[in-house]
Amino acid sequence: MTAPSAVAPAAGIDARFRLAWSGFVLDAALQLPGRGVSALFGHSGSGKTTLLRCLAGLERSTDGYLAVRGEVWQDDTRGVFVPTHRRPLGYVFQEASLFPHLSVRRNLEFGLKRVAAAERRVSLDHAIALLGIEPLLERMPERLSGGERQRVAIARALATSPRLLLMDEPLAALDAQRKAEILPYLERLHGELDIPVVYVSHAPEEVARLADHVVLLRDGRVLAAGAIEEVMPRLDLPFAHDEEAFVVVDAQVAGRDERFALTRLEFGGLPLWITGLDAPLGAQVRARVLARDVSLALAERHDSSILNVLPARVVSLDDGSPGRTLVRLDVAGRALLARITTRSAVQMGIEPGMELFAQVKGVALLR
Ligand SMILES: Nc1ncnc2c1ncn2[C@@H]1O[C@H](COP(=O)(O)OP(=O)(O)OP(=O)(O)O)[C@@H](O)[C@H]1O
Repeated sequence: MTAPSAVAPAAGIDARFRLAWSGFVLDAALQLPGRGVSALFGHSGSGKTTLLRCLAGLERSTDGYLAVRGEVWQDDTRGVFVPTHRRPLGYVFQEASLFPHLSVRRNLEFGLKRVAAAERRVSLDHAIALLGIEPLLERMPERLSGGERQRVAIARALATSPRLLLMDEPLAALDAQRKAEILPYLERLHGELDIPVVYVSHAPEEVARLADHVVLLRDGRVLAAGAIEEVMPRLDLPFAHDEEAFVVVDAQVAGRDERFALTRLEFGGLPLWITGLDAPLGAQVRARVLARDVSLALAERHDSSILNVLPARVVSLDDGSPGRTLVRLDVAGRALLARITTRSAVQMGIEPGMELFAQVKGVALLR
């Protein structure tokens, strides 16, 4: 099942910020897990960067509070405000800001100076290895590609042994190929480091791949927050009605069909076939299923080209946009979304509680 969305404050990040500018008010309370990646997600202007800057102490909110794994960095009721340069945090921006006159190695070492030896929990070597930048150490920043520069910036942030890593759209300035190159490194951080990451993004595919926890912002307020498996299928939230609406399914690699180059994942005892043979047997993986790739059938059919036909129960449905109906399904205890035409929903008599079959046309393996 999904991870609990309520987080004990001492173990996680507990924050509350209020800030009023002309035309924009941020009023947000957050409880984030102390591990893994929390994505701040929302439209342009919803306040993602402002919230991240409040976490860094770069914006001074009124009546603010911030505790990171039990350490209080801000508590305006007690006059506590740890300035940014005294907070053990790493901040990665959209564009890497490396010192142009220093080599990659010197850039990395520069960041280390302000970290006392006793505070070093991530060694420079470990950060270099995690981001795969050994071959770049003697280069000057001007001779790095955008993706390489960003990997150096992330390694530099990590090498300061932060207790919190803040990332503001770190892939936004990169083209699709560079993004694809860097994503595996971000996933490694996730698996290998015990540092909470707050990651701003408005790209659904990044959120699907990296996030464990999602905070959906709208107009400076938290519209919803929780484990990604819980938030994404919620029909009352705008995202479920987006063209790219998806759910993630955590599954295990359970078998292969070498002849047809297929891999069998298993979740809740059900098989889910994906094309390709890349994932090692036994691995825990995350798959993404788009709402538009799921159709419904009243009987289990084997006369179509669709490989994945799963028994499902209708949980709820919603007419999000004219002519379209979004159906939330329970499939072996996991949520799936199906987007079908309203005409089909009416003709099939779809209603909550109904048992039927979900035909899953496409499954993407994310990690
Ligand atoms: N220093 C400032 N003074 C006044 N208003 C500001 C300031 N910085 C940002 N804003 C406004 O606050 C709102 C939230 O901005 P913010 O950059 O946090 O949004 P965002 O969700 O990160 O957007 P994007 O995805 O476009 O980066 C916007 O309306 C912006 O114009």
